[in-house]
Amino acid sequence: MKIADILKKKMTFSFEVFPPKEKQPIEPLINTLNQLYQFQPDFVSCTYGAGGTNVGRNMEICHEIKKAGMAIPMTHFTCISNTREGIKRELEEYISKGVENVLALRGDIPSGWEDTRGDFQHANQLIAFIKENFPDMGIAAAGAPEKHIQCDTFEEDIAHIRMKQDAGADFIMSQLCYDLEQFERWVEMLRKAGIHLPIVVGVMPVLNKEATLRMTLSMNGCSIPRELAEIISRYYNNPEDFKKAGKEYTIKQIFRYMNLGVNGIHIYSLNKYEDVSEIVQGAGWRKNLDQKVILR
Ligand SMILES: NC(=O)C1=CN([C@@H]2O[C@H](COP(=O)(O)OP(=O)(O)OC[C@H]3O[C@@H](n4cnc5c(N)ncnc54)[C@H](O)[C@@H]3O)[C@@H](O)[C@H]2O)C=CC1
Ligand SMILES: Nc1nc(=O)c2c([nH]1)NC[C@@H]1CN(c3ccc(C(=O)N[C@@H](CCC(=O)O)C(=O)O)cc3)CN21
Repeated sequence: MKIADILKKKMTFSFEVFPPKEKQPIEPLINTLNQLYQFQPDFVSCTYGAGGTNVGRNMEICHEIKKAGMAIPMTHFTCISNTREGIKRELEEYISKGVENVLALRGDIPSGWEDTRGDFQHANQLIAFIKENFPDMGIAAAGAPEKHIQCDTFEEDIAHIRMKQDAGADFIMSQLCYDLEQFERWVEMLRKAGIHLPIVVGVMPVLNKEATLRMTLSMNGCSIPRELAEIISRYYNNPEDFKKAGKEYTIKQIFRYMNLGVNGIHIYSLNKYEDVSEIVQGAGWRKNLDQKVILR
């Protein structure tokens, strides 16, 4: 089933995981997934991990999600190092394993590289290619509410999102954004640019100072509103209290996004169960169904 078909009916609720590093066992992630299924996510996406590492295990994880039968899997797929032939082959394999939804990205260019070193340089080209060769696949496209860090103006970046819509994307998966006023302005700009696609917002739980700073300031040029800045300063040297305040902040952010009427909430689970579970229940999104691990 295409995720876009669910979005036509309701606000979706989903998780994102990343594959374990090479040589690390897969079991802890499978265990986390089994726990997360209790919250009945509409879909679970699997990224390659920040920086495009551990690509190989992505298919394995998506297949596991499919086999568990508790949520629709969505794979992340980038242009990095990928040729047309390779993309075709891989997507055929995903489809044969029952993975029918893809977040089509350019992806992060590894440091020192000039370009993607693949046949496509931009996500809209990848989207058009998927649409042409796999018309039944559901396609999500990324969008950055604070604009992509490599783009100088909102006008230009939004024009590129429009190209992704025109190429056949069915919905937008947003980059994390802690600044909700900016998010609202961005949605307004998208609609003015004729972009009508549903928008699922990416929410990165604030659990760890280093990871928060890396994803915002170091990687993506995402701003830190005062409320979050205060948590960072106040608990700079106290990871435990940082996590406690960060969880409360994340719950508030989910409420705020729900009140904005976004089409879906997509939580980067960071492969953690307990903290994410507290956040999901704190946000009232789902009750813990009080089942011990139910699956398989
Ligand atoms: N959940 C997730 O994994 C999400 C990840 N992201 C991340 O966001 C980043 C950007 O998204 P992508 O789809 O990978 O990139 P993209 O291809 O849309 O954009 C990358 C850069 O190229 C520019 N650009 C796009 N199309 C262009 C074109 N046709 N001609 C010239 N310039 C063009 C954009 O303005 C931007 O500066 C990635 O690093 C991705 O990993 C973003 C949202 C969600
Ligand atoms: N530029 C960019 N690249 C991405 O790959 C990406 C985004 N943005 N934004 C949306 C999601 C969020 N992603 C994330 C977010 C956080 C971690 C993270 O905190 N990872 C931990 C553990 C890494 C590990 O164990 O491998 C970390 O400490 O970095 C990873 C991927 C991947 N996605």
